[in-house]
Amino acid sequence: MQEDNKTAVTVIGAGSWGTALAMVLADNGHEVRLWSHNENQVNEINQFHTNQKYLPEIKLPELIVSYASLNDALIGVENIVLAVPTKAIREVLGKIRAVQKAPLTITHVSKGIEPNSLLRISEIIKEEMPKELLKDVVVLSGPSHAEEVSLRHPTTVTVSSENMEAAERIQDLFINQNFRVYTNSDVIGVEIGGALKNIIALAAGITDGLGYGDNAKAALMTRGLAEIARLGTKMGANPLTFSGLAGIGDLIVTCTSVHSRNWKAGNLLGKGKTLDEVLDNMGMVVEGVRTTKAAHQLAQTFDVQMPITSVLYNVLFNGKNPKDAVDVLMSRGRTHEMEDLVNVLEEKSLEE
Ligand SMILES: NC(=O)C1=CN([C@@H]2O[C@H](COP(=O)(O)OP(=O)(O)OC[C@H]3O[C@@H](n4cnc5c(N)ncnc54)[C@H](OP(=O)(O)O)[C@@H]3O)[C@@H](O)[C@H]2O)C=CC1
Ligand SMILES: O=C(CO)COP(=O)(O)O
Repeated sequence: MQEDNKTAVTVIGAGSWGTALAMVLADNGHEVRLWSHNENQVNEINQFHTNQKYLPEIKLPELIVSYASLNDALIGVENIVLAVPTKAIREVLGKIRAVQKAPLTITHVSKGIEPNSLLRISEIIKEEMPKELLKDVVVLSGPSHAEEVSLRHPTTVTVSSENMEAAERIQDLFINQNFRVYTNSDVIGVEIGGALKNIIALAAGITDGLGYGDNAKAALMTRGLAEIARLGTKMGANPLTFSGLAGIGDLIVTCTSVHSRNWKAGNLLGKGKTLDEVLDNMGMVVEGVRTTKAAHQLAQTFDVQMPITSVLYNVLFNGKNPKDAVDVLMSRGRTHEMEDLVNVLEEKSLEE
């Protein structure tokens, strides 16, 4: 145990986000153990204090020590930050389960939904971790590109948990002058907002790639948020969460930033590349692709209209031409802007 409120925190995954969050924790004086499954990367971080593949040009604080052994990285630690892509979450939790002996607070920062099971990440964590190894689950989300966090540019995020005392502990762990952390008690809304904005960012990249302008992008962002809110509210989220950091905040940053991998992938699709060509050249995770599959399934399960998700699904998985997909959206039958969400809210209040 260390002095005051300083503690040891293990960050699992030394990609761009895990590394940037490790920097925030180190700036706050915590002992940061950054676990990677890549031994060369571990050596690079410990020897040169750099992570050239994911955050080139950034000097890492020396309080960050990288580990190749998960067992060593977890000894005596109560808090871990899970920062791997959604599709790696179960595998990594299996490895943690195999070596861990005491209960952990797991803060996850991944923005995805698992296709087929349709589980959110906090639900996967609860499924994979035995009760005796799991103290609390927290999600940290919001408009936060790793590239800017690593430059210590002002950033705001939100943390959410079923146990608000745990959310507040994680808020205290991360908050500093450059990285402002809010709390929100709506875990479903925070997870759904963070995951589904990647679908809309892919679509926004496509319209930019097609050479359409700001009107098209604003339309996608606004109508995209409407369908995210419709689904999220039906799944049990608080509709207000979608006007917060994990909703509109993250949607804005991902649809408009040069850093967004989802926007970049969409942009290349709009310019005529195939999905395989795009993903082969990205080198980092593009969560929106799998999340589109999951959201398409969720829309059917919850009987919610999600026209943007539906046409994007056809572009990604059924070879639909992106320009034709935009035409499909523009030639839909007339509708009221707010009616669907109002109907969902009315249905919910009748159920209560
Ligand atoms: N980058 C960002 O700005 C932000 C990202 N996020 C979210 O954080 C999550 C992680 O993203 P990000 O860091 O950007 O992704 P990156 O692609 O930058 O890095 C992913 C990291 O996870 C590692 N990894 C992948 N699969 C496994 C596995 N099976 N076992 C162990 N390690 C694995 C990768 O290792 P290797 O190098 O060997 O592939 C790499 O270190 C995503 O859900 C993303 O949406 C959220 C907010 C901001
Ligand atoms: O979630 C992010 C910013 O908040 C990162 O988005 P990308 O994965 O599209 O880069």
